[in-house]
Amino acid sequence: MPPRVLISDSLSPAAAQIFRLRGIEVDCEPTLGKDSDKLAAAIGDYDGLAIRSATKVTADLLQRASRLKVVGRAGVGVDNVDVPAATARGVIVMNTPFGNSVTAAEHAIALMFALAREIPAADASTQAGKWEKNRFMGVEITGKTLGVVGCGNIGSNVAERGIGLKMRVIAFDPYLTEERARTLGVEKVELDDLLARADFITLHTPLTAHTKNILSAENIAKTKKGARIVNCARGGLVDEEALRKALDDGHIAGAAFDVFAKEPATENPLFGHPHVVCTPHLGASTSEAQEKVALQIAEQMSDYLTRGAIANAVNFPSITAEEAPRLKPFIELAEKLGLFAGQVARAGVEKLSVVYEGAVTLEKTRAMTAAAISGLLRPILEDINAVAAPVVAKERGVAVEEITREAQGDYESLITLNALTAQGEIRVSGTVFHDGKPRIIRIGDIGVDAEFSPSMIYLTNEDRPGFIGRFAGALGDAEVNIATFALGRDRPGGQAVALVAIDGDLPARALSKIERLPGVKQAVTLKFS
Ligand SMILES: NC(=O)C1=CN([C@@H]2O[C@H](COP(=O)(O)OP(=O)(O)OC[C@H]3O[C@@H](n4cnc5c(N)ncnc54)[C@H](O)[C@@H]3O)[C@@H](O)[C@H]2O)C=CC1
Ligand SMILES: O=C(O)C(=O)COP(=O)(O)O
Repeated sequence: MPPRVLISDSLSPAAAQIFRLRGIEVDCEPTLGKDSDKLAAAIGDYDGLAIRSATKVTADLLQRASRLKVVGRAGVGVDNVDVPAATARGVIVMNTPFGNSVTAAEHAIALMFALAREIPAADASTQAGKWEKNRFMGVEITGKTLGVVGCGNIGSNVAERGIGLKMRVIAFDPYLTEERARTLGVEKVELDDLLARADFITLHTPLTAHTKNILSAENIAKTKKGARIVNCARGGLVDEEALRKALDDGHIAGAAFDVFAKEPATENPLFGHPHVVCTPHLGASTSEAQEKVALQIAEQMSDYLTRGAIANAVNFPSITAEEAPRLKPFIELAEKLGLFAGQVARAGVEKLSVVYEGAVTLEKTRAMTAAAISGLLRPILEDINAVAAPVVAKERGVAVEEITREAQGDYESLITLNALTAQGEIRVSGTVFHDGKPRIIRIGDIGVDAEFSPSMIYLTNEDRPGFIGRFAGALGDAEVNIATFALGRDRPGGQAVALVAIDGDLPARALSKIERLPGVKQAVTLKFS
């Protein structure tokens, strides 16, 4: 069955075209995102959901999304998506971080000019037939100080344009390096300095716990008298009530807002002030940007749904389409080693170390570790996948460490899992041969060589003559056919292990018979499907 994607916001038709070209079924319901009940009723049929800012992807919606694998945001901000809830359900959340940066920056500049020359009010007055030439007295932008709060993709585009307009640009962004600031030609400053010096303040940070109300009443009070504020980033960055007060007092000369604490904004404390300019979240609304973000998100979602490639995910490391086929057998290996450890463990795993040796260290080890954790937890949490696994492990108190080192043995690449439980340690190593098939090559200190089969028996026993005959006899009595048999031991007459692939399931009574065979220490049935 081909994957199915729902587009629940108004995206360029380019997105649906790409999905269809890539063999994905797509339904376009551009207004569905605004109706949470209808969306919840429909979401269960889809593997992918493509959205903009109108669709709210809540924990409740995700609970109804039994097939959902990916949410694709055609744009930047994912604050309308409950990312932790998506992660916990194993759903990838991806965005298009650059597609609308220039367009959003141009809107910020447009709003700055609209404020400086009161263009919206002058337009309304002129078209009302008033010709109020003496009412409108603007300010020049040239030579003024532009304070950019958040100098990322959009902020730096705004900074470059500000410099082009012959403004002095200062920026507050704790993550902006001095070198990047120099390259951009901006002066990196602290927030208080920016507030005190800027004639125009423009906000370009995401909305986070740190940036919420970054322009609080207290910080608005620190601004230079007569400053003008542009918010084209996110509502919630500014205390709107406090700003209204500062506008009413005349301390702030003007404010231009594209985004609001509550959207759609049909009412807002800023509305109605003569020096306020508002647009309805139009920052990304140009045909160029919409075409770009729609194409990008459809490509990214298709790559994930059809090839397992991950780009621009906010909750998983990226895996390029070129890396995906190379990584796939190692992800499978890591997951199966995890499944082995999870099924053999007789008590909860407290700590998991994943050791990578050799060529595999050059690949995305975080993705493989996530797969190993999902395998480890699958015997107790059936639905888990690699996206959710690291968070779930953390919640369950399983400490995870990742170690990479040079190849130390005969294998070009080796992955070893050490799972520590109250009952001892399970150590298992595996590799992928040139046939692309993952296999187990060591359990504890004992070498074996076994491919993974859907149904297996793992035995540890004393290495004694006649044991294998008795074991095979027990399987024969239960009419269980042996497909492959891999043996290993530490020394003659010492400890032995066997990994036996069987056709079908081992009946419980046959397992208990095997457990009672002389010399058997542990017998476990394993599933690797
Ligand atoms: N109005 C609209 O339609 C649009 C709005 N946006 C919004 O614009 C904002 C910026 O987007 P991008 O530039 O693409 O994001 P970005 O991630 O490239 O840049 C954000 C910058 O904010 C900085 N930052 C983070 N925490 C900070 C803090 N506490 N103080 C100061 N700086 C901080 C980061 O270091 C980063 O440089 C986002 O909120 C995004 O959702 C984006 C596109 C269109
Ligand atoms: O990309 C963003 O962060 C935006 O805010 C754009 O929002 P929109 O896609 O126009 O609803």
